[in-house]
Amino acid sequence: MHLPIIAPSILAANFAKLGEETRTVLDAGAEWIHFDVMDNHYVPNLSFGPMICEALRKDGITAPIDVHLMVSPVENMIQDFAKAGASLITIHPEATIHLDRNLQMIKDLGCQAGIALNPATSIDCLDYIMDKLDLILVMSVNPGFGGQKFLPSALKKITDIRRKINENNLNIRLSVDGGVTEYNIQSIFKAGADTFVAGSAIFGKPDYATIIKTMKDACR
Ligand SMILES: O=C(CO)[C@@H](O)[C@H](O)COP(=O)(O)O
Ligand SMILES: [Co+2]
Repeated sequence: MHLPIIAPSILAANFAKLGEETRTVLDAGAEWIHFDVMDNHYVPNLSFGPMICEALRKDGITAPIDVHLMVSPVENMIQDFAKAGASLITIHPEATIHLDRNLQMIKDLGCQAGIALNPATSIDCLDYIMDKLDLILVMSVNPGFGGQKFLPSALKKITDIRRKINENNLNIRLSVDGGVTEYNIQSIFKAGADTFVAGSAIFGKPDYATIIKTMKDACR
C-alpha cells in the first residue's frame, strides 16, 4: 500500500488569490493539488481550464497537479492539460465512448492516467483497463459541486477495488473524492483508500497545516 497523500481541491480555494492559496496549502503539508475541471455539459457547473493550470506552473508550482476532468468530450482537454503541465489526468468512463484509447492518449502524452467512478458506476468497467491505470478515483458525491456530503456507499466500493488492486498486485493509487473530512477520513483509509481529495474541509479552515496534519494522523 502507498503512503497516504492529501490532495486539496482548489475548487474550494479563494479564486482571487489562487497562486497564493495553492502555495500555502502545499507549504502546509499537502502532497498534490487536485484540479477540478467542470464544463457545464458533463456536469452542471463550470470551473476552470488549462490556462489556469499553466498559470500555476508559470507561477512556480512544481507539486503534482491531479487534473480531474468532468468534461465531455475529453480529447481536446487531455491534450491541452498535458501541455499545460498536468501530472495526472483522470477521466470519467461515461464521458467518452473510447475509454481505452483516451487512457492510452493520456499515457502517450507523458501523464499518469486515472479513471473516476461516479456513485452509481459499477467497478466492472475496470476489468479490461486496469493495466493502463495509475489511479482510480472513487467519487463519494455526485460530481459537479464541492461541499457535498460523503455518500457512505463509497466505503464498500473502496474495499472492493482495494481487493482487486491487491489480488492483481497492481501499482495503482486509490483515491476518494467528495465530502472527505477530518471526521470520516479514518474510515475511508481503513476501507483501503490511499489518496484523499478534500476541498471545503481544508480551505474552509483558517489553518491549513493543522487540518492537514489531523487528516494525516488519522491515516495510520
Ligand atoms: O470533483 C469534485 C466534485 O465534483 C471534488 O473534487 C470536490 O470539489 C471536492 O470538494 P469537497 O467535497 O471536499 O468540498
Ligand atoms: Co474532483
